[in-house]
Amino acid sequence: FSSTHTSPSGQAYIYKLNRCYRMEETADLLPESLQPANEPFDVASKKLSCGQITNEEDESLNKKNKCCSDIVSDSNYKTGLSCHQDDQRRTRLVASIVETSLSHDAPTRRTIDLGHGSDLIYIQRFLPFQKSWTFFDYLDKHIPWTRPTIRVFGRSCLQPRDTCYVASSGLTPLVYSGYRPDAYSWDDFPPLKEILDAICEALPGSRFNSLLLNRYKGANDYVGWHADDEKLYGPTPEIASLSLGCERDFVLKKKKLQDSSREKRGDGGPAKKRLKRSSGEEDQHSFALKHGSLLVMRGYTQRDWNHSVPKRAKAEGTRINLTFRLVL
Ligand SMILES: O=C(O)CCC(=O)C(=O)O
Ligand SMILES: [Fe+2]
Repeated sequence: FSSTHTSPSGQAYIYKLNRCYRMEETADLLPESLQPANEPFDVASKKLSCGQITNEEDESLNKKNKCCSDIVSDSNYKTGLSCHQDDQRRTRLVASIVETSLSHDAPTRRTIDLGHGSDLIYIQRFLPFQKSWTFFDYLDKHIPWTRPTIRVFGRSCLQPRDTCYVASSGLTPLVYSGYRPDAYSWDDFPPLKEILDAICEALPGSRFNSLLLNRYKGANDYVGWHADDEKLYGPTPEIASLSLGCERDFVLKKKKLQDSSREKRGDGGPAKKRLKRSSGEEDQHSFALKHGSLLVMRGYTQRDWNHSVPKRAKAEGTRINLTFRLVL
């Protein structure tokens, strides 16, 4: 069996290390059996029909992938590749995804203790693969994305990514980098409520009433070092961040003593004591945020750490990120 990963809008996707390509330009080159299906792609049933593959097959798939420029994917969605020769005109390489899921599609949850009351939860496959593409397509198309002018170090510049803000009514407005986005209503985008419900179910006791959406349209879009430590979120905000589409690195770096706002706030004992490190603790962490994954920042993460999504030359595809927050 073989199939492409097809989004509801009929576009196929291939993965290449950090990149995610749409296959719309080449879809017409695919043999009929590999043309994107009109029906939504049913990951579960395809998986049942393909079964496990052996290590040798896995290795041979990887070799084939290399011959056609290193196509790889999430470890849970092994890709295969077929090369077709168009002898009438010229040789063209056509990549097609063969879903040979090696393992279950169940989410995996990992907690990362950053020390001093800061921690992260990372849930891979929080949303099923195909469902995540359905949301991606909806958001890409229906969100009124804007690229505002912001102020950084006293200078005006275009924010290096698209954005949109959704919030419950009556909340303190969000202002960052001199920009105050208008808040859309949750009712304007029903799928966002569906995602919010799934997040609340995974995080019992957590509450969110606002959402900042980001769209990175390619390798040059990024978010610079910052912490979401605005007063309206309180001293220990919980931020749940859903990633869709192209995989990007998310880097956390511990704030330096003078960067840290902990002295300003004075909300947890003498700074010196709190800064003392225990052995084995690291100052930087990097996560490749997968399509459909959820990263939750908790405790004093915003007070003590900065984070960024740096430019990545190889991340050519679009990524959509949703950060759910609670305005107090
Ligand atoms: O895109 C991401 O993963 C992070 C976005 C972010 O840090 C923010 O919106 O504050
Ligand atoms: Fe952030």
